[in-house]
Amino acid sequence: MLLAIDCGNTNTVFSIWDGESFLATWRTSTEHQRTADQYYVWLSTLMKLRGIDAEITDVIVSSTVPRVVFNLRVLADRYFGTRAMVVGRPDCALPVDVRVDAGTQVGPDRLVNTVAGFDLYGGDLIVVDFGTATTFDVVDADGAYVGGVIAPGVNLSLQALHEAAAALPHVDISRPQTVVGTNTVACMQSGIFWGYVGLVREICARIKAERDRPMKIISTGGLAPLFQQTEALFDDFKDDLTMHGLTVIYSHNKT
Ligand SMILES: Nc1ncnc2c1ncn2[C@@H]1O[C@H](COP(=O)(O)OP(=O)(O)O)[C@@H](O)[C@H]1O
Ligand SMILES: CC(C)(COP(=O)(O)O)[C@@H](O)C(=O)NCCC(=O)O
Ligand SMILES: [K+]
Repeated sequence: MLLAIDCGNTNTVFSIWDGESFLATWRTSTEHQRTADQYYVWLSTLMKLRGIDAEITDVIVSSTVPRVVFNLRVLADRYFGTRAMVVGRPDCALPVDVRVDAGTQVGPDRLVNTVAGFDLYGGDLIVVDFGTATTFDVVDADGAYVGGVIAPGVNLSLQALHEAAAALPHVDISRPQTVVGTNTVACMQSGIFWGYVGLVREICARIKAERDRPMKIISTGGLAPLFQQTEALFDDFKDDLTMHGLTVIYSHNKT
């Protein structure tokens, strides 16, 4: 059984895959101080609670935070007796090309999203991932990652307003009823929500114009549904896109 770990700058997601479907998925905050022993106590407790007594034989990791990889490798070694595959390392092959400037270290999450998008939808895609940062990954007709866009994340933008301006409170994102806010919170939500709708529309339109061909737009990440439900910005939304990509890369390296 495979343990797939997707470590973002905010959250780390663990999923158990039996070769056909995910048996369970758990989320914890990303903290580079967490040791292998701490991960194991947490994980084995949750597995017991869910009645999963599957033996984990393989581990694959994608991490946008280089420092956590060490402890995740120790977790795989010590508790599952296996060497973790780590996306982005030379010994973890990708089923697609990466065509970017020499020396660029593309975020492994973006490579995984590219692989997942190509596997599920074919080529000529824009994958939009609403994480700590909002990333746009451009997938060529043959599935290659050919670059993209990095914008500040939705919550990061709200947090930045709060931290930089004494009179602006901490606010959660939601879709405001009107564009013109009549109180501080509504004004902030409007700026971020409608600003983001415009950002996504403009960037996708410009990518399509630059590449001069039809492209599907696929979204993932916790906040994608908020924009999809009301504004129909995307052709499809896939909650577990990154996890799916990890299973594809795992299978590619196993055979
Ligand atoms: N369903 C959700 N509703 C609201 N906020 C969410 C949801 N899922 C994630 N978030 C928030 O979105 C931001 C990005 O989260 P996540 O996608 O886990 O980021 P990363 O992959 O970079 O760790 C965080 O601020 C997180 O708290
Ligand atoms: C852009 C990112 C910070 C997004 O990370 P996330 O929001 O998923 O935590 C990450 O993919 C990254 O660190 N990328 C490296 C630079 C690049 O992809 O070009
Ligand atoms: K991510």
